[in-house]
Amino acid sequence: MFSFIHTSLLVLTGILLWWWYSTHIQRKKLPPGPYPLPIIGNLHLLGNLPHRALHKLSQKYGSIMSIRLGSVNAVIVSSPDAAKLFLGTHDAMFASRPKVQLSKYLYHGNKGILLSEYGEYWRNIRKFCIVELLSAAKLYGFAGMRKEEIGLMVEEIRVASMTHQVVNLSKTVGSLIEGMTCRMLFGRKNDETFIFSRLTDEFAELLGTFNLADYVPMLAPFDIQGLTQRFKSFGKDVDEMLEALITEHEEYKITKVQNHDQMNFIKILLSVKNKYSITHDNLSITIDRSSMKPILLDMVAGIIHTSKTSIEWVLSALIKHPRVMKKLQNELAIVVGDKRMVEETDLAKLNYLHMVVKETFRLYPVAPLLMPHKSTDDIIINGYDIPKHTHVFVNVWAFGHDPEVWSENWAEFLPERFLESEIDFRGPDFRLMQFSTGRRGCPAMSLALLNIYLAVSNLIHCFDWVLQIGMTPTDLDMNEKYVTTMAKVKPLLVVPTYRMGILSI
Ligand code: HEM
Repeated sequence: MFSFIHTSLLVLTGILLWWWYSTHIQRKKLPPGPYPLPIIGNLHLLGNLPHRALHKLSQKYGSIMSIRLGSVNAVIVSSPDAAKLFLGTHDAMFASRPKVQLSKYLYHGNKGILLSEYGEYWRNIRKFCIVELLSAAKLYGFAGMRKEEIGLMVEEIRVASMTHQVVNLSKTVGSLIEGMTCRMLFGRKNDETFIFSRLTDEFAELLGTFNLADYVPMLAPFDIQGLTQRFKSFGKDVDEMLEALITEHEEYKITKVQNHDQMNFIKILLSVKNKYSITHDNLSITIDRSSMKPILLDMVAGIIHTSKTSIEWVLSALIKHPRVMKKLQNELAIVVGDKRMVEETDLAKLNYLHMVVKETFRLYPVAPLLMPHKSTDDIIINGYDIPKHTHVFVNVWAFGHDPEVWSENWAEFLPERFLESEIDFRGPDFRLMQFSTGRRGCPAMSLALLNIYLAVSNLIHCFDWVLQIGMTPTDLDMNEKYVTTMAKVKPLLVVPTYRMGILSI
């Protein structure tokens, strides 16, 4: 009995000492922020929609705010000026990523880009992907495939429109992105014999689950959320799928069976396997089996939910604002005419479409807190101490909802605010940071925008859309949930009318 009380007192004293140390000594010169509790810090303040909760806190504590997530020091950046300091002026200092448990089981010990720490390996593998997989020339090679998949989607909706069916546009757009991804990455169709869709849903769920063990490491051995077990079993399933696909491609080379698209990422990766290519002969790594799989997985993680969710938000915003929809349809009629679908070569001329997408990203950013960055050394910013290994979250959702950044009409959906404006996704200012910027900025922005422009423009050009009977545009629910990305709570259910005379498919 004595020893139980003794042990409990010791543990309690330890916790109180740690708490006192972390709140009084460590926080001395940190940016202002809410008072942390023992063990959990400020985790209890995040709620289900952390971007909103953090925005509210930042209105009290400022645009550079300190919070404690379990045992981790974190800084929340909530204004474009502050973002410029962290991801512009001091970008190199904040170019690393926090270590997370998921990466250990899924990424062959951190061999991808997305979750890798800053260093030579990450730099080289990122450069490799930009040159070999994501360059304009490589992406152009998939134009035919994109056209085919968009055509199939339009035809499917046209058939549904003949009987005035309600279309679940969220699902349709999800299938389009998954279909295009499968063909670009693996050279195969995403049919029912393939487990890709099931795995991507699970992947999104695992990426989006808040893993307590990442922030309170003492809990890791107990696996109280059952996540370690799930990471292991999911890692095994993904590995088996990718292994089979790569082997299939190796055998295809031998048998010359024509059952794959002409070009795909696996083929490209196999063509440079175990050798340096001319474009990156200073590369200090060699692409092998254990790096191919994390690269492919990064592409899946990057594409699937971000692109699908972005398209869903743009279409919802258009349906909610018939004036904007009409104006966009007029632009498409002038640029494209009424006899054919929108082609990739039309996209550069569709200025209003670009403005609509920017305005949607401002109000509904799919990655409202970007991805966490981690500092690699101690640094002083704006007079505040930012200790080594601090996690940095940039709340771009807060930028988009700030009257000081967008004036008093910030709540209005008004694409015209970008007319004659220099504001763009990668600067020169930091107001629209959907794809982030600097060393860790999204390496596939061009591909992402291409897919979004192509899908949205064709869906708006080929169809008129109304909500289900009894609903007006003002009834459309625009509430969000935060999973891996900021997604709509309710799927977009709409009735299409084929705009006769437009298509010749
Ligand atoms: C609407 C679509 C997309 C959005 C909004 C988006 C946004 C982002 C953001 C916010 C980051 C983190 C930046 C940071 O840490 O500062 C990121 C990183 C990344 N994205 Fe994207 N992305 C999109 C599409 C894609 C696509 C299509 C791919 C791949 C084909 C992709 C691949 C990646 C990769 C590999 C990284 C990690 C970069 C690194 O850590 O060095 N993303 N993206």
